[in-house]
Amino acid sequence: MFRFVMRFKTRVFVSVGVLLIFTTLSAVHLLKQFEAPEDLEDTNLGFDRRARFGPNNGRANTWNKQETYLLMSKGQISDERHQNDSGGNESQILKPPLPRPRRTEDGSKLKKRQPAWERGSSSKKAWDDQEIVGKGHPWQQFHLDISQDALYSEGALYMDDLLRDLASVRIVNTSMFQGGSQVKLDFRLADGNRAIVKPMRSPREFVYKYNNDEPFWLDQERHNAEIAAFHLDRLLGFRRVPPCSGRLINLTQEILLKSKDQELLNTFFWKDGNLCFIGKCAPWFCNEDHPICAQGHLMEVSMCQFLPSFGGGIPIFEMEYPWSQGVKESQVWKGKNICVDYLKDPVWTRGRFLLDLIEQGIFDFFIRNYDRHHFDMMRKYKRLGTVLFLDNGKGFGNPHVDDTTFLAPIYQCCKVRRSTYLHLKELTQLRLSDRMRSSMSHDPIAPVVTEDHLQAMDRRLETVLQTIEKCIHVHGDSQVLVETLDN
Ligand SMILES: Nc1ncnc2c1ncn2[C@@H]1O[C@H](COP(=O)(O)OP(=O)(O)OP(=O)(O)O)[C@@H](O)[C@H]1O
Ligand SMILES: [Mn+2]
Repeated sequence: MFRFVMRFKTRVFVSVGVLLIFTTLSAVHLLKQFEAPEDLEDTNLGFDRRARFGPNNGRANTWNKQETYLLMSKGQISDERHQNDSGGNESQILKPPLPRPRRTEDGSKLKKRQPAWERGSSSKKAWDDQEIVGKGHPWQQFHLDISQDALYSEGALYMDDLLRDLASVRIVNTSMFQGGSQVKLDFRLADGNRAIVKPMRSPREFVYKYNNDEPFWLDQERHNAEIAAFHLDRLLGFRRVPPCSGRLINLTQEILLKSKDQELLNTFFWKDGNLCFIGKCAPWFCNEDHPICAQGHLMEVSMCQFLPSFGGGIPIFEMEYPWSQGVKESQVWKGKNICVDYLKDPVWTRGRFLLDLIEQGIFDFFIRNYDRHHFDMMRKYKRLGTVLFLDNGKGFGNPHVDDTTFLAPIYQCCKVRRSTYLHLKELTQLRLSDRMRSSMSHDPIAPVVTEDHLQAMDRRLETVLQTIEKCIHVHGDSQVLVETLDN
């Protein structure tokens, strides 16, 4: 009897104990949902949650082409980014101010949220192996010259040498560059330098229209756009695009016979006497319908300077760009002035990046870049560094049509750096098209863009200035032309 009572008591204790543990866990779980985030800015700005460099990058095996096209035409996915967005089709900006419980990609809950500039910093060993170990080479001087305010200093003396080296130093190894949706190669040069390489895919004269037949997500990147973007950015005085040079490579000698990347080599084939490859990237770009072909053995490529990681990990972090031209994202800002709220919010007005984003809008209007869904900043400087203009391959597609909606950050915020406005005005004195032509004239693949694109630069400069001046007319010079948004 005594034993029976004891067993009964133990069972009651155990049951009550288990019940208590469950109740506590549920309470903690509920409380956590409303817990304030460590990095408030992070939440409000809609920092990107996708692991862009995750192992899913090559998902060609599971791809069903028709399915992808069907989904895209229905607007369910518009490109790789949208397909991966964890938030479904709503914009991050529209999300309620209360933080949601965060989850990892496999659905389990994250313990502690790191700021965006720390996330993923140690996830890619490959980013660590080109660090500054001297200052003899132009690329090393470039790495040392990177600052919080710009990728390189005004009038950097090593720049011509750096561009020349990118175009001529012997290539010692090549492989696929993982990350992003389109084909990119990773070149190692004999001087220790490293470049991100985009191959030529269509002739300079090809005009991508951006209509129902030529939707923005199917636009293949242009190697020459990366080069022209570097020169334009330098002339506009931003210095936020990494140096890029053109180069003519021998695909057989410099990749087929040199690369150790078997996955890449497996995609090589000959077509009509030209050496071609497919590469590994998003399945709607890397397939038999989109071969990348040399002329015989020769192929034009863009060689863009790799950024240093400054001590390990991916050198940059990215955040969602509020004025993205994505089909769904643009619905948010095309119908309403989203900047009114940003200008009242210290999270947005603190520091430099809202003014940088306004300049990014100007830059993307010039190059007509529909691919700016995110913006990049250097991990080293956290929120204090300049916004970078990386990935300009979809720019310079159509020189005949100007899309003023790229200027939404200007006409919605009606703020622009005074120094930028004055610099743009100065550029009208000596024609921007002439400066661009002359700046790019030494490139090995000059003429880098067609005359129509150069003429578009002059026309678009006028439109940018008119847009700023309209703001000045309404709000007054001192309200519009500012150097900082902090009060
Ligand atoms: N010069 C650089 N140095 C270091 N990393 C870079 C550089 N340029 C780009 N990256 C990184 O590589 C990623 C992929 O490059 P990029 O955006 O040009 O590729 P993409 O295929 O055009 O991408 P997407 O599909 O997003 O348009 C960038 O998001 C950035 O993180
Ligand atoms: Mn791109």
